Amino acid sequence: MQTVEAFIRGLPKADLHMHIEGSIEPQLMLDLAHRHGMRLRWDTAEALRSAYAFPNLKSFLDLYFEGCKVLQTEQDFYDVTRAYLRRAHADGVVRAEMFIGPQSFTERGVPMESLMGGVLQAMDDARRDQGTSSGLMISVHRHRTEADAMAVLDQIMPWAGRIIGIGMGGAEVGNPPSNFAGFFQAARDRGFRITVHAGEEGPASYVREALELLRVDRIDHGNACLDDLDLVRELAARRTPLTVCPLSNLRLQVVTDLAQHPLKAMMAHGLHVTVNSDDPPYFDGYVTENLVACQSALDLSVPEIVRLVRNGLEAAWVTREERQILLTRLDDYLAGRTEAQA
Ligand SMILES: Nc1ncnc2[nH]cnc12
Ligand SMILES: [Zn+2]
Repeated sequence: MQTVEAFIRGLPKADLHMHIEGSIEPQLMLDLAHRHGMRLRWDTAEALRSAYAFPNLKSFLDLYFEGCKVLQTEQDFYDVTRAYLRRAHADGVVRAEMFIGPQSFTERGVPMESLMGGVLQAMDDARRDQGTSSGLMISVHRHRTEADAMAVLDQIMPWAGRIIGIGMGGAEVGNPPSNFAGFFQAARDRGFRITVHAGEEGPASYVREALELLRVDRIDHGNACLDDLDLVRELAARRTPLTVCPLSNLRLQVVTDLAQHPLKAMMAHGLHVTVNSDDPPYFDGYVTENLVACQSALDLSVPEIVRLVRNGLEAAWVTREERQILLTRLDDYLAGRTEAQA
């Protein structure tokens, strides 16, 4: 008899919301620091991991931005991206959509060429060596200015053909999406899809602004939308995907207990909910661990788990043909399981 965890790990899944700079495993963080002759505040992977206790988003972001300092060269960006894609493949991820926020690096003089070169090479190698499909999203920081974001948009244009979308993260409260209306209009004018972190710590009105003012294609997190039932109906009618990250929400105290997580309520409202990892080592879980933890805390049924995984594949920013291939892989996996049980 297969365990729920093995069943979930084997499901062909998407991870549509993760941050490359948030995926540095502690040992890699130490190795990269050593590569550059830097001394971290922690000497061992265990000591570093034990620092991953956060009262809120701000305290996490402080450590996350500190961790960004070890990423300096093209090789570093290659190594962290390749390591995540290897780990995700072992986790059953067949499609990964990854954010990187260039401002953390370019402000310290890291050339955009190093960042893009390393990340794109790792994506190409993961496709060739393990068949993982991946897409790159450029994320801007909402706690910086709209003019700073505009500069990023100009800097990335040489790689526009390799970028599937533009996002926004960082400290949410006090930095509403409306501050970036001009930026996202410019991104859409240049042909990019857009997705914005909203309703993680911020209110439902931020989700509404993202939807109505920025006209996003997806919402990252979106938890707070449940406070506005008109908005929920609008999101459901438009089938706007929400890339929910349950273990992130738990570790950042957005929810105090996974049993209180709104995931199931979101599904009951007909929202297009997907489950994703966000910053896996910091929150102690890749996509499989997120689904396993939700299954047990929220008593999710097998059809509910399959629905979440199917939602993720459907919400991926791929061609119609590739989406069909991904969904067929899921159907084949499920058919194989049924046969094995018969
Ligand atoms: N959970 C999160 N919220 C906002 N910005 C982020 N950047 C990385 N993870 C994030
Ligand atoms: Zn995120």
